[in-house]
Amino acid sequence: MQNDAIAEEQDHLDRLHDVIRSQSDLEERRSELALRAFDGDDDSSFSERDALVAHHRQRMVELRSSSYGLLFGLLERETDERHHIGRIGLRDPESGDQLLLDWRAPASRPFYTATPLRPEGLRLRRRIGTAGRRVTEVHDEVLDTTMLSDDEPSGIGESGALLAALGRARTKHMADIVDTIQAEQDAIIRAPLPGTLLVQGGPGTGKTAVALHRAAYLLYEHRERLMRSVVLIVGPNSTFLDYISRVLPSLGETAVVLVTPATLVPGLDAHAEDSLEAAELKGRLRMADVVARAVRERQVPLDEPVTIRIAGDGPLRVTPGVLRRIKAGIERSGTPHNEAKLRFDRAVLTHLIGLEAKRDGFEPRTGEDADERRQELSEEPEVEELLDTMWPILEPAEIIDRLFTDPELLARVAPDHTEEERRLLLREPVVGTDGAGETDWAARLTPGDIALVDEAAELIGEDQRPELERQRRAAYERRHDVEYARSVLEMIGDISIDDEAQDDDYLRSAQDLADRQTVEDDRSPAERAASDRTWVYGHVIIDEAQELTPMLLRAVLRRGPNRSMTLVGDINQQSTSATRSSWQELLGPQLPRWTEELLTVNYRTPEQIMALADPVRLELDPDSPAPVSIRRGEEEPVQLTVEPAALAPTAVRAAVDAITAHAGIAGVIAPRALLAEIDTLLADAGADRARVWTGTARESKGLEFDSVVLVQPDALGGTGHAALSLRYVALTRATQRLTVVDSSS
Ligand SMILES: Nc1ncnc2c1ncn2[C@@H]1O[C@H](COP(=O)(O)OP(=O)(O)OP(=O)(O)O)[C@@H](O)[C@H]1O
Repeated sequence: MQNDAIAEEQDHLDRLHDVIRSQSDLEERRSELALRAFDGDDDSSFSERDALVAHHRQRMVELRSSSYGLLFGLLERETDERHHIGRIGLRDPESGDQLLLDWRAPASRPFYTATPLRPEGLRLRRRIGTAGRRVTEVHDEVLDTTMLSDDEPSGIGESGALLAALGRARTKHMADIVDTIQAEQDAIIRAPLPGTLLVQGGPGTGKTAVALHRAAYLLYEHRERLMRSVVLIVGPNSTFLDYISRVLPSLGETAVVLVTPATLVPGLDAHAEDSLEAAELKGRLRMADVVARAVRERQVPLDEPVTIRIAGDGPLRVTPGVLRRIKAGIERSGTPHNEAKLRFDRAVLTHLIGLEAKRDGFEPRTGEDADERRQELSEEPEVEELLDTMWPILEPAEIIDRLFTDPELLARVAPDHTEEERRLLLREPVVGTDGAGETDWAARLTPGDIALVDEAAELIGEDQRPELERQRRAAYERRHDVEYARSVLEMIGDISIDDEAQDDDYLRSAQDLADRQTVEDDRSPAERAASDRTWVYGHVIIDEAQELTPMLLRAVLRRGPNRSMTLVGDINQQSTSATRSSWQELLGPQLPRWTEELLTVNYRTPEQIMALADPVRLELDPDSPAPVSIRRGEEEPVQLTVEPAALAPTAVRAAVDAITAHAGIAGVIAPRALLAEIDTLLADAGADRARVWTGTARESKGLEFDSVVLVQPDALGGTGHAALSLRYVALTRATQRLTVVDSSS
């Protein structure tokens, strides 16, 4: 019976793979054809062509990336219909029959949510296990209980498939869970797009998994909109992003941008570290006023008369009154500083033309004549230098660096901070004391600075000149390309240029040819979003949301002004030094409304390990619900007490033993001070570093390992609530076994 079912599903899987192969080849041919067969003659045809090519390529990638674990379920409905469920939707190219339903399609939903009590029109649910292209097992779950004989249990298979997935050895990358999504998770994944959804859940309850599958679901359900506007995912650090990086591509989704607090502003990647106290102070909302004052200080006061002398001509004198009037006009219009640069320059140049005319006794130039003169004047080095002195383009990151390296500036713009707070905010080296170059600011930036850089950038605006220059150059290159194409066409004698009509044709052909050679902005929406600080995303997902500082939340909210967002986190795993004990306290001041969902089952950590972590949870918040472990582990946690000098050697031995005796990966979580010694000892022991991760408790956030070796749980960093929370995080990273190594002192 089981064998018949396996053979039946194997036939279906073979058929699916045949269809995938022929369909993906077809999509590849279609995208090539779309590229070649284009015969339009205007810009809109080009963008249509690009959209078509992108569509075929996307489908090809989706098809090719879905072949692993393609098929995993079958629904048999009371209506006798049978539907196979898998990673993507597939139809028979000839008959049009639905061969496979996408797991995200509404009709697939009962696969995740039906129960014998609420069968949702299902008679039977089959879970299909595969290894590569081979069907290895099937589990049938009868939902119409009248079909069961007395000794036949219902519900076989479901927990089996889930437990098998949970018991599997881990790799360095998170895997998707499409085949075993649980009902409480499914409800969150398929929640509507608009509005803000907050998911609170204890350790291992699948918050990250759910957030990523929600991204995939939303990209499926609202494809048109979100492929264009892109989904933003904010994670706590780059190790975490690397850990989750395979999930969405494995689901065929690419219209996402992943950032951390350190990389939120395009072009920056903050590597320096703040003390916990400095990070906390930088995260407070009142820093917005400090940044605004720092920006204002940099907008140079224009109170000196300026004299410009252009080679060979008499001097031109610009009075402070004129400059003040220009500045006031710009301020009235509300244009941010950097964006107003072009306007300021133009106004000063126009004034100079007027002064020239007066000096030389001519009528002031107008129209194109004036444009030409403005261009000439702006190219004069003295004029250029003066314009840049009077209205410099400001660099937001440099302003923030200066704020924390110049004590006098900080005192001026942060008068409401105490002296102690200012001392905590200042970093070494202080400007002028060690001769550090001002351009070293990039190396001194911390993740906590980045939200402030974003704040400054928002006030200063973007420098429009590079984009104008790009457009100017593109126009120039295009003119050049048309000329070149014209000469090519003439050479090959394609077109004669005897009369005007033919000349038109000729020019159009040349333009076509040139257009085919010119690479326009052919970046995907995700690539464009990733390089544009002001991009408005269609949906924003924040993982480890409990770590948001108010300033970071403010910066992220700018990227999702429509508030279509999913925040997932655990308030008990908050390790900032400012303990905001509730979501209301953390989000309330900036987010008026959200819907909250709770995840209650811990899929990662076995019961015995959770029992060890539970006293820490109670200490953090006795009212928080304890996540229920879905399974008991095979091994009890081990606790070792050793002399301080033996901490690192003992931990290394435990890690090496774990990877020798068991499959999967081990994580050594230790105080920072011990990590160098642990890494050296691991190297001495010849440990396979691809299978042993080492890091601090903070760095282990969001990660998991088959075996965890936790060193000195009381000294993992932070004080008070933050220290407790880090211990809670570290204790809950293991999927199978935990060894705690502590010192006797
Ligand atoms: N329905 C499921 N089927 C299979 N595996 C699951 C399921 N839900 C969660 N898991 C697995 O459980 C583990 C924990 O999930 P995840 O990392 O998403 O939890 P989390 O709530 O983000 O944890 P933490 O807050 O502790 O970092 C992962 O290995 C994930 O793949």
